[in-house]
Amino acid sequence: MEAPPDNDVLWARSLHFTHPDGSPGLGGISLGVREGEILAVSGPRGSGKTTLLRCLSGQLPVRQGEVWFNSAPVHTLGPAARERLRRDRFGWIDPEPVLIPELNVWENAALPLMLRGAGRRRAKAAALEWLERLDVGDSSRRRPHQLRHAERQRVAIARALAPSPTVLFADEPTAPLHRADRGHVLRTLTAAARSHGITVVLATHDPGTAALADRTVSLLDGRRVHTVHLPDSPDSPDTEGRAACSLSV
Ligand SMILES: Nc1ncnc2c1ncn2[C@@H]1O[C@H](COP(=O)(O)OP(=O)(O)OP(=O)(O)O)[C@@H](O)[C@H]1O
Repeated sequence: MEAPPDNDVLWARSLHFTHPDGSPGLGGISLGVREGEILAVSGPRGSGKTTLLRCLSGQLPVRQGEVWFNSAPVHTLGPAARERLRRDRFGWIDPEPVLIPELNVWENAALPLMLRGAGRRRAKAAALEWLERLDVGDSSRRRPHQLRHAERQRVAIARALAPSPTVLFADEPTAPLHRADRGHVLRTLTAAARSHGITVVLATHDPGTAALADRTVSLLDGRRVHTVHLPDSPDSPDTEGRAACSLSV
């Protein structure tokens, strides 16, 4: 077993995944994510973006291939160790806001920090800071059902950022937001990641969202797709359709 390159915080090799019902998920993906990098994972619906993020973050057990987080082989860890890794080092944003209805907004946003052992006062201060940045600070004492859907997603994003995770996995994080809101929330998220050195793996099928990333890897049918730009041929002036083609490898 060969450890990943030093400057990759996350690294996968020949990652295959089949869903329990036999549906194909990933067909042999290798990639590295550098420390502090914002990496977009793009591709059409059903191309495997969510499955890849779940395998990289230890939510799904990897049975074929390798996933490394720094020098930790995630693919060999048991459920309890993967759970600890997720709690202590990773953040996660779902496409839909999943908040605890019995807790108010700041308690929801502070929860991951408290689960990591932070005191209530410090966790509350961090949560309130992020809720303010995401323009939902005024709602900190409300319950989730009193907020609009888009506001709940902002709370979920604040909750993911408050503990400053080493790696933040964001699965279509702005899907529930109105188009006008998306730019602001995405810029807040990416600026926060850059200023706190948080590595981000961002699944999206929106080219505008991917454009905010440092780099994009594209998926199709559970495999990486590489776009190859072919040079124009001087012998063939009709180059229509030759400018770029995609290879699935
Ligand atoms: N829990 C599951 N059980 C069975 N098959 C699944 C499950 N989750 C996803 N799949 C299948 O795995 C493939 C990849 O799905 P995945 O959700 O990872 O793609 P995606 O690119 O994230 O799509 P979307 O943009 O719609 O979220 C699809 O064929 C999908 O139907």
